[in-house]
Amino acid sequence: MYSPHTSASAQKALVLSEVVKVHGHGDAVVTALNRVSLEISRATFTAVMGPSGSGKSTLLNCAAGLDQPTSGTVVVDGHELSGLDETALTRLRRDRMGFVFQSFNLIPTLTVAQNVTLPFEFAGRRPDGRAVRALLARLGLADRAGHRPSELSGGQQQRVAIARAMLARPAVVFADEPTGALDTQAARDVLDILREAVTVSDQTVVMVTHDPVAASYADVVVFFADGQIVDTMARPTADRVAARMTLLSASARSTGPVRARQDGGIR
Ligand SMILES: Nc1ncnc2c1ncn2[C@@H]1O[C@H](COP(=O)(O)OP(=O)(O)OP(=O)(O)O)[C@@H](O)[C@H]1O
Repeated sequence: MYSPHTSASAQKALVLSEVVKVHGHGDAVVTALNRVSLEISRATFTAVMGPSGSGKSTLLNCAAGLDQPTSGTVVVDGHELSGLDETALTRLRRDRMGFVFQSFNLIPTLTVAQNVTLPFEFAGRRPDGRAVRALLARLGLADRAGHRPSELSGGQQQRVAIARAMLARPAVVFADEPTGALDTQAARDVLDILREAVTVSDQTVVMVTHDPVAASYADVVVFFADGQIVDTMARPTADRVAARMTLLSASARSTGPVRARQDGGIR
């Protein structure tokens, strides 16, 4: 069983300390995260932005325990991930974390309601039918519970994925490009739902995005370049985020990703 961390980091939703992640072997090694430290308070919405290949998805995967850092520590909802065995990590992910991806990852043969309750079925738990109906209604899916994913629009499918992520009332929701495959209105609906999870339900959202408008829904934007945090922006607007990204992308094109040497150094 996982047990809570007692230090100050227990007060935070997510704490990364000096996290390094090296991908690959031999000549192909890439340092995707280069000593990243980050603290995210509870009930906040953080957007993670940066040029392609800057390490955003690697950050999300390490933060959510889907991938293991090469070194450094990750504490989620007061639990240090490296101290957990596989069973405890699975339980922590299931009970305290939610995941939303660009590709909705729904099971095509299951109905909306079955997709939403699938994590509960896997865990051998009985979902509360009333809670499922209330959640579907809140996400505008009340009349879609018996439909299959192929009978829904992209925006509706993503809302089903969000319902699946939210049913267990996770402390932290990790979203990787959740609006990447959606049109403008569907994207806004999804962002409103994520915003509401923070404002109304005190959940914490960490979202990777390429879209300055999506980032403007966040409380704070964390900018990545070459596997490092290079800037943060509080109370972002789409215009300010876009301007910052233009500068970052120009400098990323001139430097490229960080490559680790065989001896572990950085060049
Ligand atoms: N499994 C892997 N094996 C080897 N290299 C990897 C692996 N995953 C990621 N990388 C490399 O690590 C770096 C960071 O990748 P990551 O996917 O985290 O970037 P990103 O900022 O999310 O990019 P994008 O915006 O294009 O999705 C890139 O140089 C990428 O090629």
